[in-house]
Amino acid sequence: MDKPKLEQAIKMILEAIGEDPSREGLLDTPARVASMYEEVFAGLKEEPEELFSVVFSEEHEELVLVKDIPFYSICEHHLIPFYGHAHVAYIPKSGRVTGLSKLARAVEILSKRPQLQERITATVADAIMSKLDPHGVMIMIEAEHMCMTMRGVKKPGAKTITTAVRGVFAEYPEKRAEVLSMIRT
Ligand SMILES: Nc1nc2c(ncn2[C@@H]2O[C@H](COP(=O)(O)OP(=O)(O)OP(=O)(O)O)[C@@H](O)[C@H]2O)c(=O)[nH]1
Ligand SMILES: [Zn+2]
Repeated sequence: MDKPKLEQAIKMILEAIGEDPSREGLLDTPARVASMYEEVFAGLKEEPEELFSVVFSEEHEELVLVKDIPFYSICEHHLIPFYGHAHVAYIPKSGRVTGLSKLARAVEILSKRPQLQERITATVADAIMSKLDPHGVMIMIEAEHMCMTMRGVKKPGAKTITTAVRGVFAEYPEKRAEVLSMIRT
């Protein structure tokens, strides 16, 4: 990431809003915000597919669900946070089981980019489908968007829920219902 350019841009934003970037409290702000952007956009230099290149040869062909994965992302329209929980379910094929942390890491990588909630949801599903070739994948993300709470339409508490279903989850409603009931318990 181009840190000097980030610092310059943040200084310009401060000037543009009528602030004085040379006053004591703001002196280190451009460098601080640049470091923060490096952190919250770190997922731009990683690809979720790479997480799934190692598999366990476990013979498990039943549902695996990692639920309530907390995430923070940045809305690409307003560059302010949206955040909540992701639930990642898949049914592996025999011998193609992934480490549980990789499911949470996929959410993490995709969150740390300027994003849309729908895109995180679909991209996690597609990465798992393409690399693990499971029987199916179901992703659900529940989030609150600060662009809908602290500004604009101002609806604090409104939750956005997105889903992506692939394979058997797209085919069989009872498979989706099973995951939903496990997420809600
Ligand atoms: N589909 C989708 N929309 C989002 C997401 N995050 C923010 N938005 C919406 O993106 C839209 C941007 O709309 P614009 O009309 O260009 O921007 P705006 O004038 O600031 O809109 P308001 O928020 O309605 O004031 C808004 O409706 C936001 O609620 C997201 O993850 N997915
Ligand atoms: Zn927004």
